[in-house]
Formats: sequence, C-alpha cells, structure tokens
Amino acid sequence: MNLLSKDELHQRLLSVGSDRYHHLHPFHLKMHRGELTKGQLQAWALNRYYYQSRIPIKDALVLSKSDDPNFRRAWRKRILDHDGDHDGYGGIEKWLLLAEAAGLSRREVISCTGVLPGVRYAVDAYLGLVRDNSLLVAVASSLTELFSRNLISLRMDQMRKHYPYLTSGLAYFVDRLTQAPEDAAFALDYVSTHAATRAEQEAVVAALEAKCAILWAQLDAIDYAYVTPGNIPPGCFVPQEEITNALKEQR
Ligand SMILES: O=C(O)c1cc(C(=O)O)c2c(n1)C(=O)C(=O)c1cc(C(=O)O)[nH]c1-2
Repeated sequence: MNLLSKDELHQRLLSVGSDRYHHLHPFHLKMHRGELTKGQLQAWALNRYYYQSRIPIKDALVLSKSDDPNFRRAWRKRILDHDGDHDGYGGIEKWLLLAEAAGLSRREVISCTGVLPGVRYAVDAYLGLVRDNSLLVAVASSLTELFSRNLISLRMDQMRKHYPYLTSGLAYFVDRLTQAPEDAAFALDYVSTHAATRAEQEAVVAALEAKCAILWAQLDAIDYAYVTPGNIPPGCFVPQEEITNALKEQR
C-alpha cells in the first residue's frame, strides 16, 4: 500500500465525517426539526454533561503521552477551554448554564448519577481509546471536531427557533464555534505530519471512525431511553413530564 498524500488523507478523513458523524443521527435530526420535548432535551443535556466532564480528563491523558513541550503547550489550551482558569469559568460551567436553561438543577447534573449506562460506556470507551493507544491515534480521535462547527452552528439556530427557553444557555456553543476549528486544524496538521507510514495513516482513519461510533452510541442510548416510552433504565434520569404523565395514567 502506498503512502497517501496529505490531500488524499484529508479526503479520507472528510468522507468518514460525511458518512458517520453524529450530525446524521436520528436524535439530532429530531432536535433540529423541533420535535423534542423539554424532558428529552433535559435528558440530552444531562447525559452530554458526562461527555463534557470527561473531555479534560481525556486531554490530560493525551498530554501525558507527549514528551514534546511544544505539543504540550499547544494541547493544554483544551483543558483550560473546559475547566477555565478558576472555578465558575470555562466550558464545563457554560454547559451547566445550558442545563439550567433546560430546567435542570446543577447539582443533579454534576452528580452524574442519572447518566444512562450506554452513555457512560461510550464516553469511557473514548478515555480507553486514548489511554491505550499511541499519541498519533489519541490525536486522531479528536478529529471529529473537523465537523462539529457546522453542526453546532445549525443546532444553535434551531434551538433559538424551536426551543427559545434554551437561548440564555447557548454561550457554550458560541465558544466552540472558534475553539473547535482551531483545535481541529492543529490535530489535522499533527496527524498529516506524523503519520509516516500507510499503516499509521490507516490507524488515523480508524481512530476517527471509532470516535464517530462513540458519539453515535451516546445518541443511540439517549434516543432509545427517552424517545420510546418505557425504556428508561433503572436509576437513570426521569424527566418531570414523564412523572406527570405516569401520575395521570394512574388516576
Ligand atoms: O456538540 C457536539 O456535537 C460536539 C462534538 C464534538 C466532537 O465532534 O467530538 C465535541 C464537542 N461537541 C465539544 O463540545 C467538545 O468540547 C469536544 C471535544 C472533543 C474532543 O474529541 O476532544 N470533541 C468535542
């Protein structure tokens, strides 16, 4: 197998995104058509918090794999983007503001006690993918960010239109519109330069496919539990509207 040119590798990565990224997931399509209830959006925000909360831990694992101070200086920005420089700042705090705009209590969200098992397994698989593989694969697994800007931009428009109560909580996404393309450009340049053999280039593509599957699996779990009635696993978050409906049925 011949080495791919940088352009050919880039094209391969883009086609993984257009075929497999979670912009195509039925739960996102329902979200964008305005078909989700407030309880379903709460379930999404609460479960996605688990992903958000693990991203800086994942990035610390990436950092730990590099002996290059230049790389670490560039990558550590991602941890700051999420954690902020001090309490009350950064992406995790802004995600909590989104969750509060959806009507959730921050304490319930931070506790992560109501997170679906499928979401927990998928997110933990991301940490495992990064922990157990090379720095090259770890960096490549972040390349879904090549595709997140368009999705986040569409999501913000549709949220303002269909779920106006969320409008006050959209600051997280505003930040990601600039952070994600910067991060993706760095990661793309890194894998283009450091994948020196065809086998390494194939490992980069496979890492992106694996990450797309991780994002997809999270939404599968949310869709299964919160769109079809009767599927919420024991111990997981139950939206208030579900409780109200159940009480009505008992009467
Ligand atoms: O809302 C989204 O659809 C979405 C997708 C992704 C992604 O594609 O991995 C990330 C984010 N958001 C995000 O907010 C984020 O901080 C982030 C970090 C990473 C990563 O792999 O390091 N992906 C993503």
